Amino acid sequence: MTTSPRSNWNYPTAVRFGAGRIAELAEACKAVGMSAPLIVTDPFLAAQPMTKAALDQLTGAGLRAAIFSEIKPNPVETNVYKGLEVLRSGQHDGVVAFGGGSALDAGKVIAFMAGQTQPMWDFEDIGDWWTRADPKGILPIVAVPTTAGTGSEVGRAGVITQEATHTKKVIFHPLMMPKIVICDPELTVGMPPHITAGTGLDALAHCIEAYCAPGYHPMADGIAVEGIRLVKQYLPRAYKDGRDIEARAQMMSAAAMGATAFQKGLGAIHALSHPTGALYDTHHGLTNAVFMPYVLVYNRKAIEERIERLAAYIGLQPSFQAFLDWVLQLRKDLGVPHTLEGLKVDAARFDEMSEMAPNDPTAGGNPVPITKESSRKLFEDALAGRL
Ligand SMILES: NC(=O)c1ccc[n+]([C@@H]2O[C@H](COP(=O)([O-])OP(=O)(O)OC[C@H]3O[C@@H](n4cnc5c(N)ncnc54)[C@H](O)[C@@H]3O)[C@@H](O)[C@H]2O)c1
Ligand SMILES: [Fe+2]
Repeated sequence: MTTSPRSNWNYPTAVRFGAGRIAELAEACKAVGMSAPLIVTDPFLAAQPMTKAALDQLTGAGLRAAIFSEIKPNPVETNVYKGLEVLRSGQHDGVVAFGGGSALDAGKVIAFMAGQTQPMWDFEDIGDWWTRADPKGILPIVAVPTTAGTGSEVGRAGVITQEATHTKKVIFHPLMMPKIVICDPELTVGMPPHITAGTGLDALAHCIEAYCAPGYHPMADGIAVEGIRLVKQYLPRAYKDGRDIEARAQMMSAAAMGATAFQKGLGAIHALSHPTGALYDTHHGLTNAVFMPYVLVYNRKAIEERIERLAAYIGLQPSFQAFLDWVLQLRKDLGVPHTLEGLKVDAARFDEMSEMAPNDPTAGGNPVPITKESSRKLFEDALAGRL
């Protein structure tokens, strides 16, 4: 019999890791000074017993807690502004961001915006605009992931779609980092296989892109390669048997590791995926998974040597081709479509998407620069299945 690992982490924030640790939620909220937390989640999760149990735990501990659940997948600005209204009118003094990346991101941005007087878009992650935020206006956040992919629980940003431009924008502030994270793998066992696959492959995309991003950050590189090894060993297990708590736990680690590593940078997988998700509302991780091999091939010259070392570390032949073959096989085993057609994306909006991709904030991390022309070629390859 295998056991689920359990430990305390303090990098990059305090992570309480292990099965059953959701029992510490009320104490965690009190520890960061909350007396009236607002649980921010999505409508599906709001109806699940685990969310009701979390609310009961908070109110049972004497906290004046409530739930706000009007968050859609790929959250939009109106979700954030509605949540802010609820937060302010209920006089909440902290946020429990509870769910997948969508609820975590929206919850974090709501807590961040609580005391700001400027519009949210003033804090987009471009240059140092975030320094204009009032740090005293940021409420404490406790993050509780229920998927294992985005790693938003250990990140300082929230991805929100601007409805007017159909663009995914990154809202950033160092103090948007949750003060305490509860990583309880038992909360992820209900994910159906396709969400397990999509979110797990998002974690893989974060690790691969961080590892391949140019720049010196050996700590991020080390975290990324071990994250990739965990995905290789445990994602197929979590996909096959959602109740395999050890595999679920290891995937939660891989997710947090991916987001820790991508402080080094992301790349074209995300730069192509963001416009696709913003225009077609496709699942973020699944979309990344579709683009992954096409971008690896596009970057091949710049990353070949690094990928050989990575391949050896994760137990493959030390060659780019062996790594690419593994990615292709893993996608296939997890039911990921090989082309954009499988995401119901056609060429109709390629002009717009090719304009947007090189301007995405993640594009700069790609080891080979991407342009409007090369983005278009990548979109066309991903539609035709041309590697
Ligand atoms: N902040 C970051 O650094 C960062 C990084 C990557 C992605 N993102 C963003 O995160 C979002 C994607 O997040 P996600 O992939 O976690 O998906 P998600 O939060 O959109 O959730 C996907 C679906 O899974 C359901 N779900 C969540 N937990 C479940 C559980 N335990 N059991 C059953 N169903 C469950 C949700 O209700 C939803 O229907 C995107 O908006 C993406 O842009 C943010
Ligand atoms: Fe991602």
